[in-house]
Amino acid sequence: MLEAAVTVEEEEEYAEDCPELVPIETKQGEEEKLDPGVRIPVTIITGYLGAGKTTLLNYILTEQHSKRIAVILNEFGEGSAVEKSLAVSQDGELYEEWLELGNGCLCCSVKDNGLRAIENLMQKKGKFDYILLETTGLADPGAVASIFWVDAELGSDIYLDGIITVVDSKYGLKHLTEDKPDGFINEATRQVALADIILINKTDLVSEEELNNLRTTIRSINGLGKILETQRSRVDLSNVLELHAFDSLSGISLQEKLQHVPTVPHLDQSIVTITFEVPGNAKEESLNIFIQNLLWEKNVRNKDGRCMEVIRLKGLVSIKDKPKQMILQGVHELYDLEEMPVKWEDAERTNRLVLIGRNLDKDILKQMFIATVTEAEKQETAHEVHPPH
Ligand SMILES: Nc1nc2c(ncn2[C@@H]2O[C@H](COP(=O)(O)OP(=O)(O)OP(=O)(O)O)[C@@H](O)[C@H]2O)c(=O)[nH]1
Ligand SMILES: [Zn+2]
Repeated sequence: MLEAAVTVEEEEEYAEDCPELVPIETKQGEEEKLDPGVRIPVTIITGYLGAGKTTLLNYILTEQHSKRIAVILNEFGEGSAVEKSLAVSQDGELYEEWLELGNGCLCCSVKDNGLRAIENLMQKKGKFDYILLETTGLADPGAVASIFWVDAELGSDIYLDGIITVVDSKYGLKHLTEDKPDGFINEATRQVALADIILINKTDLVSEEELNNLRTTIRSINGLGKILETQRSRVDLSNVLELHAFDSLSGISLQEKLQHVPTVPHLDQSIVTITFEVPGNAKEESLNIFIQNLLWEKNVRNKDGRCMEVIRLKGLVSIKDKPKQMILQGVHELYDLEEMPVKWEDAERTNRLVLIGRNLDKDILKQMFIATVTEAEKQETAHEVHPPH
């Protein structure tokens, strides 16, 4: 059953059944790492103009009374704006804070400023429990996400929880299929490609057939995200908040998910999801080079000589000499390799990658991975016969 191509509906059902988290047996001393502690989640809400982002934001604020939620309505990382507003919701009241972000120091990036502004505000106002950030409709949420995706080691109070993309049922398909001049990726497609959760909103405005077309198109772009259908952005909050989509806490459900990325026809989309599996161990250094060539150098080409462009990447990899499973995450130009609290059984050591992006050629990527990243079987045998002194 697992090998069969899964239809979108079946996959949806499966995703619904699939628990987000299952208890993990931990040894002593590992508890701390599993517990995100006091770090505050940031959920990014993106989507094309008028899709229903603010409606979702307001819905969350009215539904969720137990949390102190900060709302960032404007976008960090855009231009050289000196002031940004930060709205804070408490007891159903929404009030707005203006933040001075510019400090005239060129060496401080917007990234540091955005984070520091929030941290300063928390110092003044006391901690929030949650941060919701609505991007502008034309934003590249990848850039925004990379501001908030910070290494735990850097000691930030904040972590990136997930990206929600709201899609308008009526105009979504038009936006997603719009061609951009000079090979630019259209914003709507990029937003869908990045999403952990895709809300197909305003379903009251379309027929079942239109909805099916839109769903199929979205699935062909992003094979990994969870698709939900809504009216007035009303959604069960457990489906959109505290997802841990960017850290190892999502590891267990990720493993399940990666095994069941549905095979859907690629339609005419320039952005697609591809997935491949290569058994064995990866060499960490070679894996880094492989990822960096894709995300940073952007020098990997497809059969037509076009550069592959990765927008989002997830994987579960087996690194040589590491007993535990590693989770690989990438967004925009950032990536991270993090240890999971799960050990490999030797027989099952394998690497499973899912890449969402443009001009991706599965065969080329898989061959490259086999040739450069995985440890050659022969070498291993040779080492066993003649161990180095
Ligand atoms: N018919 C219908 N209208 C909706 C639905 N959800 C939201 N709307 C309306 O769509 C319009 C746009 O909604 P917003 O939530 O402001 O959309 P947005 O994505 O925040 O828009 P921008 O910030 O301008 O990009 C508003 O008039 C909403 O009332 C829905 O499910 N059905
Ligand atoms: Zn809005």
